[in-house]
Amino acid sequence: MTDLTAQPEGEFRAGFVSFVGRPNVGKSTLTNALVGEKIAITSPKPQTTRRAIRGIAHRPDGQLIIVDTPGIHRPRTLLGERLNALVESTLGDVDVIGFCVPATEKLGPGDRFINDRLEDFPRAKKVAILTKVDEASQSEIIDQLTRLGELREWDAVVPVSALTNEQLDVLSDVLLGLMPVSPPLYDSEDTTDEGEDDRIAELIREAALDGVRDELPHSLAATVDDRVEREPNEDGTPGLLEIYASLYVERDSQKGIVIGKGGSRLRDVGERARHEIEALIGRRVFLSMRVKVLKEWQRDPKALGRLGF
Ligand SMILES: Nc1nc2c(ncn2[C@@H]2O[C@H](COP(=O)(O)OP(=O)(O)OP(=O)(O)O)[C@@H](O)[C@H]2O)c(=O)[nH]1
Repeated sequence: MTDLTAQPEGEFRAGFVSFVGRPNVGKSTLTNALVGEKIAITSPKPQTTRRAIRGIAHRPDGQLIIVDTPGIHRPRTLLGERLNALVESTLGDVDVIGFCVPATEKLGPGDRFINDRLEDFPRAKKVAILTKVDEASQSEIIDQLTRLGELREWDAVVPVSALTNEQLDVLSDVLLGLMPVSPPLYDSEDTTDEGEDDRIAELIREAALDGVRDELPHSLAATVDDRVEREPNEDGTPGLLEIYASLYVERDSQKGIVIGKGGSRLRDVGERARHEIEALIGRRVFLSMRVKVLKEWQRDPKALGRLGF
């Protein structure tokens, strides 16, 4: 007998997408907006994303697994080289590459450099994403779409704003449509497969980045070194979670800047990071941070290993 209430079976799709583009074009913000939870750190400082973070957008008809890369750029340090190697291995593996260009700036040599590199990844479908359309006029958007169309035959071109949520549903429809038919690759509760300590370390680094200038942003790294559970409260609710973290800089002079006069800046950073961490893990936290100098860690293979690169 046929069950007349059964829906026709839709095809479930699942696969990997990576957003590439110049620093600061809005890749992390877009990842967060699609996933709907704060996963990748965002910051107005260029090149602050260092890890291939996966955010997973779950929909009834599929899963988009977003691999956030540090961005393609010309390497200047060992860290730079490793980041580029990471980008290569990531992009060699994804189903779709989303090339992000802001609607507010003309296409430049940086965009063309990245667009040319996309040739190295023939397996991936390629989608052009025009970001930050909330800041651009209609004619700027149209001009930019025309120029993007001249770069190559895209599988799709989608204008979006991650800030005002414009066209994000269209983008996820388009991306999902380009994914292979596949069973779910992750549990529906998962929004990322990054360890919680890594996410906490990123929140600390993000708080420490706020307001620092020049080369210091690239010299900052954070690790979570230890967690200690305090006794439960008398009413049976969980006690504070103690988190012991380190903030690394490359020079003594930077240590002074990070700590601030009489420790004032570090206290501020700790306060802000603690709020974010509490929001992430849903419980009260005691955060202890120490600032350490790890000389030239961006060029030192051993130090890079210790920091998890
Ligand atoms: N107006 C507007 N601003 C945006 C939008 N998306 C991102 N931004 C801003 O652009 C800046 C950079 O955004 P990110 O998401 O950190 O950019 P990114 O490409 O990940 O940067 P890197 O990590 O340096 O590669 C931040 O200040 C964001 O708030 C958007 O849709 N509209």
